[in-house]
Amino acid sequence: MIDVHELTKRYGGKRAVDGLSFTVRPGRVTGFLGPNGAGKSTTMRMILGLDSPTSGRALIGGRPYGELRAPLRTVGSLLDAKGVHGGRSAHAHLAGLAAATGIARGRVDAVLETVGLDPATARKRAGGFSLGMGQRLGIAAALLGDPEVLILDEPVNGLDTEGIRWIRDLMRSLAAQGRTVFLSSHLMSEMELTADHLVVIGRGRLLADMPMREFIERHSTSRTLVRAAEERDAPRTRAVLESAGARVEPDARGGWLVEGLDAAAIGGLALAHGVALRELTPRLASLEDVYTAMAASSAEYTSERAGVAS
Ligand SMILES: Nc1ncnc2c1ncn2[C@@H]1O[C@H](COP(=O)(O)OP(=O)(O)OP(=O)(O)O)[C@@H](O)[C@H]1O
Repeated sequence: MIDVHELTKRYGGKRAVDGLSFTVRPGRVTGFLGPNGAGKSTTMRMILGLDSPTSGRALIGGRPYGELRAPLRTVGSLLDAKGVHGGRSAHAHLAGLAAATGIARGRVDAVLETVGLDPATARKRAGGFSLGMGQRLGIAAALLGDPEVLILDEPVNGLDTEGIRWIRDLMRSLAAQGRTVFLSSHLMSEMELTADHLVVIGRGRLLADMPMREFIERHSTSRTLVRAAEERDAPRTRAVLESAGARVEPDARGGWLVEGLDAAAIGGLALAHGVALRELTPRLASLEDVYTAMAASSAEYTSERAGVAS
């Protein structure tokens, strides 16, 4: 379990993290989302004792990182996959880490197998690794101490579809073993498939801390796809719905996208006006839609976008 309480980090006059409080619980994958510069990496660094908070605290299993008796056996992390010494082999890197931290040498082969680095590859210089292999090695290092807690900053960054699917399955299986899994990502569609729970921040502040499904339901404008059974009834369907106060737009694939009335109300109106319907499908926004809308309302995100455009 990770506990972040009123965590604040100031750089000069700027608050990179601003009074942030949330809990990351075991047994599920918690996604950490926020636009660029929102403070995700700074928060993770403070949880891992790599940066000290200006105020507030971050605890892992009830203790600050610096007070953990066996840090690598309690928490594994991946912050920068390029942090591996390029001249050493993956095997030597992990063996060195195990020796330095009192972890049994047998764990090296176990984690190499978990991350799918075969023995021949593991003996090659890590400097020649592809991004995906480097990422696997970083995750192997995080898993070396068989930790209860995993903290991964952008683990799928730059990976191909197969690599992304592999990380997703691994994260879900680690959570299913009862571990605490906390990962940040910019790939919203990926997070939607991987995370059970979301912590969303913007400009260092908490925007949401809730189950993935609830986040999407709560923040999506509910729309319903409506198709009349007979094409000639389409204009009348629109008129009936608009006169009941709904906003109606044509859907790209035919029919009407209706906002402001739920499916039951739309069905009732159609029945009352003698319009037979062929389709009445509630449409949930994807996490990507919801997140983009939230991110757009963050001033920092907006100004960055403006900067790119100018
Ligand atoms: N060492 C530092 N000195 C000064 N400012 C910093 C430092 N580290 C981070 N910041 C600033 O703090 C803010 C939060 O940065 P952080 O890297 O935590 O965001 P992030 O959400 O991880 O974004 P990204 O996904 O782009 O890495 C940014 O405005 C950044 O410029």
